[in-house]
Amino acid sequence: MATIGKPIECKAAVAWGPNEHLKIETIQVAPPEDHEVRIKICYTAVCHTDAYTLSGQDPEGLFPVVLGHEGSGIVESIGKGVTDVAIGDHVIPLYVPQCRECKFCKSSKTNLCQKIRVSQGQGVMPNGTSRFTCNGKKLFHFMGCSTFSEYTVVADVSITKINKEAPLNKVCLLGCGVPTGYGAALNTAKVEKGSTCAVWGLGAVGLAVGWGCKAAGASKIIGIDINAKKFEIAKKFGFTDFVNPKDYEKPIQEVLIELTDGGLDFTFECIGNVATMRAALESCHKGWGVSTIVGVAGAGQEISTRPFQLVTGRTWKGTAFGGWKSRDSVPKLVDEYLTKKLLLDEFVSHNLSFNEINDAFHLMHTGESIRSVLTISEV
Ligand SMILES: NC(=O)C1=CN([C@@H]2O[C@H](COP(=O)(O)OP(=O)(O)OC[C@H]3O[C@@H](n4cnc5c(N)ncnc54)[C@H](OP(=O)(O)O)[C@@H]3O)[C@@H](O)[C@H]2O)C=CC1
Ligand SMILES: N[C@@H](CCC(=O)N[C@@H](CSC=O)C(=O)NCC(=O)O)C(=O)O
Ligand SMILES: [Zn+2]
Ligand SMILES: [Zn+2]
Repeated sequence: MATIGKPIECKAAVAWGPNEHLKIETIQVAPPEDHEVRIKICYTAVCHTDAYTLSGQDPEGLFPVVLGHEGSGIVESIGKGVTDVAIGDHVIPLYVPQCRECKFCKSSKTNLCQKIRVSQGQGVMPNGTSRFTCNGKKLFHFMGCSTFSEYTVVADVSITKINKEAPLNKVCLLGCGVPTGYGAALNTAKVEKGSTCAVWGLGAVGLAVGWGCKAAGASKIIGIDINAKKFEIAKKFGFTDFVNPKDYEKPIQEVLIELTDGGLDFTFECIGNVATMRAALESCHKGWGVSTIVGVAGAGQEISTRPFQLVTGRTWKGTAFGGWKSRDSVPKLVDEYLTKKLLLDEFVSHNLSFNEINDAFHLMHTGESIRSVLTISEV
């Protein structure tokens, strides 16, 4: 291919500073170095975490940056030492890598590979440099993925090959929100058959938690949101009951404890708000209730509760990417989608062009979208 070993000039949506609209720019994407892969991005969705970092609330947020971490594409070229993917493979970039060598990868207790975590947080490739420039200025990478670009470069531990039969405009969602919610229920909380569950925040992540609770055989799945428009949509994902905190004058934990004979077996916070994290913990049943934090809170925010809540048997947990060991699990989740065990189409509320990327952020902030999928390049 004519581009192998050469820089590629292409379009990317650049975040020049916090709270600024993204600007579609012509950028240069350098060829992949050792153990790196250059990908033609075909589709990307927008996750709330992209908006969180753009808002300036992410302690690791760096600018100028190419955001985006829920994408799918095709391998354009590979650097030396890459063995697991080849040119032409259909792939999903992974913001939680899996090197299979570090202490974390070797442990069955976590999915949080640490091999490249430091450089990833610094917005650069594992060797400390960026592959992106715009008008001679270096751009930072984001979450090891940077999918808001026609071409991106990722580490070989941050990518997985998937079944070519899978539609790339749907399986891009397996880069973040859906596996996170689904795995929060199945892997992190380990929801039990017949149990009662409640989920705060009915965006893509919260809806995927609902689907995971249903898959685990929960008997009651309560959706909690201040946007009642989400309730009708949520029925498709297994939710059985709905509560809008705006309809009550007392704390929501009191309402839920009354409604559920003492509290829930499992609760999930999928908003990123420390007040709702506390409410989710305190809505758990005494003696055994487990609350899982999924939402990402802004810089400087801290959670609190009376220690008595834990002394009396409630457990507070958290999850990143739903606990999935990424390279092992994402191809299997693609297969679950192809065999109709896992929903994906139902999460896509809007299909937009790359030029409409700022509209995707607007639709998220106004509560109109679940997931907007942007077409970046034709397959
Ligand atoms: N731990 C992890 O690995 C991951 C974490 N995340 C985090 O998960 C969270 C959810 O992401 P995503 O689903 O994309 O976000 P969305 O913005 O799509 O969904 C959030 C939902 O919560 C609702 N909401 C907002 N405030 C409240 C409130 N006080 N009480 C009840 N509901 C409320 C919103 O309502 P409205 O419609 O009005 O906005 C919206 O429906 C984010 O914090 C994100 O950063 C995401 C992916 C992975
Ligand atoms: N950079 C933030 C933390 C952001 C964060 O918690 N990210 C989640 C994924 S959110 C996806 O949409 C995560 O997996 N974190 C694990 C990790 O290692 O980053 C901060 O500095 O607080
Ligand atoms: Zn995300
Ligand atoms: Zn590792």
